[in-house]
Amino acid sequence: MNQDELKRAVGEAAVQHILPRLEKDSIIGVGTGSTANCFIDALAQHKHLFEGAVASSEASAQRLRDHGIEVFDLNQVAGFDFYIDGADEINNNLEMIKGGGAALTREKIVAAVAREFICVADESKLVDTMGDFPLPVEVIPMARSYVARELVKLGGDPVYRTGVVTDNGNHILDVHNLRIASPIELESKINQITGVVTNGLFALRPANVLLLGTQDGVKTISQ
Ligand SMILES: O=C[C@H](O)[C@H](O)[C@H](O)COP(=O)(O)O
Repeated sequence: MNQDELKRAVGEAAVQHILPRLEKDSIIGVGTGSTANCFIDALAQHKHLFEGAVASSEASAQRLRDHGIEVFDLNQVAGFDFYIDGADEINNNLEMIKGGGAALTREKIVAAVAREFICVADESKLVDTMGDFPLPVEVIPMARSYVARELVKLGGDPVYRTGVVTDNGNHILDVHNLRIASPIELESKINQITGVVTNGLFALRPANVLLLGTQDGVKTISQ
């Protein structure tokens, strides 16, 4: 199977994972990116079984609506069981780097509300140590250069993602050359830099379940 087929397989597996626990009034937290899109497309066939979704980006909200799935504002919703999203890297503790599509802040917010985070990824995303994928950091525009200098002090090489404005109106710095030995510590440290909205490490709130697309089928890895 090629990478697109693996993504479709995990998207379908995520639907099968949540299907038995869906109720008429269920709201589903939905992530962003090409793998999350496969989940959205697979979910659409079952839209009569649940109430609607909360999306982590304008792009996902539009895709959900295009399928006729109602999208709720997060402030309208008290809580929900599942958040399904992809990752740019994930390790064996189910800690992740996310934000390759610049949606990291809303993803972190929606994930925080969900009781279970189900990560959907093809096997190329599983790593022993994170950091080969440049770590995205969302910054308030006027703080960009200051934050970049602080990130250099932490040992990284930040690169401004030119031309990208997040759904929140902010900028992204991609931090290269980090070897992330202590993800929880680094996540906290970067978030303490004034001007940082959040960074793409999901270690304080890792996934609960990883559905990993491999050539031997979809493997389920739980914490
Ligand atoms: O901002 C984007 C998200 O964090 C995505 O979940 C991540 O980049 C993975 O995307 P994809 O499934 O397209 O590889």
